[in-house]
Amino acid sequence: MSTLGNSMNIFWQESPIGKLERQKLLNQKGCVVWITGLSGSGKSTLACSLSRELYERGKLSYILDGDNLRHGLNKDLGFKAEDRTENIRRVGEVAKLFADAGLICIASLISPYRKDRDACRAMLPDSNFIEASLFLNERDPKGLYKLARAGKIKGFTGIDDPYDPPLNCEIEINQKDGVCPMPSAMAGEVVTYLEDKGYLQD
Ligand SMILES: Nc1ncnc2c1ncn2[C@@H]1O[C@H](COP(=O)(O)OS(=O)(=O)O)[C@@H](OP(=O)(O)O)[C@H]1O
Ligand SMILES: Nc1ncnc2c1ncn2[C@@H]1O[C@H](COP(=O)(O)OP(=O)(O)O)[C@@H](O)[C@H]1O
Repeated sequence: MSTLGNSMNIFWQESPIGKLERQKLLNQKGCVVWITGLSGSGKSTLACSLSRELYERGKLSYILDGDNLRHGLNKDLGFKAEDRTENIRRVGEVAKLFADAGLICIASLISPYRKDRDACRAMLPDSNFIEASLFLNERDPKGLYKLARAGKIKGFTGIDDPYDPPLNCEIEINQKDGVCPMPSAMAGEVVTYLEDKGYLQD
C-alpha cells in the first residue's frame, strides 16, 4: 500500500501478461523515440515517415504528436512554462505505457526544456528512451513565426520563449551541405539506429 501525489491507499496491480511476452508476440522491443525540435523543423514529417517505414517492415508503432494531443488529453494546457512541463510529463507517462505494451512509441513534440525531456528519459527503463533531435531550416507552413515576429503570438518557442537543444541525444538530424534530407532518409537514420540496437526483434 502506498501514498503517491494526492492518492492514498493505492495498490499496484500486476498484469498476467508481461512486457516480454507482448514483445515476443510482436517480434520487436518496446521503446520511445522522442523527437524534439522547433516548430516547423519537421517533427511530424519524420514521425509519419518513420511510422510508415516501420509498418512496412511489420513493426507496430504509434505516434503521439504534440499538436494532436492538445486536441484531447492536453486540451486544458496552454504554452506557459508550467503548462509545457505538464504537457511533456503527461506525454512521457503515456509513452511509457505504449513502450510497456511493446510498441515503438514515436513522440513528436517541441518539448523545449531539457529538464522535462530528461525527466521523461528517467521514466523509461534500460535506455528505452531514444532522443532524436532535428536541426533543420525553419519553415513556416502555418504562418506562426510570422505572427510571433509581429507580436501577435506571445511566448513562441525560438522567438520569445526558449528552446534548449539536447546535449547528448541518441540521434541528431542535420542539414547536409545546406540541404535538408528527404523525409525517408531521416526515417532511415532512425530505423538503422533501432535495428543496430536490436529493437526490431524481440
Ligand atoms: N507559443 C507557442 N509556441 C510553440 N508552439 C505553439 C505556440 N502556440 C501554438 N503552437 C503550436 O503548438 C504546437 C506545439 O505543441 P507542443 O505540445 O509540441 O509544444 S510543447 O512541447 O509543449 O512546447 C506547434 O506545432 P508544431 O509546429 O508542429 O511544432 C504549434 O503549431
Ligand atoms: N525532410 C523534409 N524535406 C522537405 N520538407 C520537409 C521536410 N520535413 C518537413 N518538411 C516540411 O516542413 C514543414 C514543417 O514540417 P512539420 O513536420 O509539420 O514540422 P513540425 O512538426 O516540427 O512543426 C511542412 O510543410 C513539411 O512538409
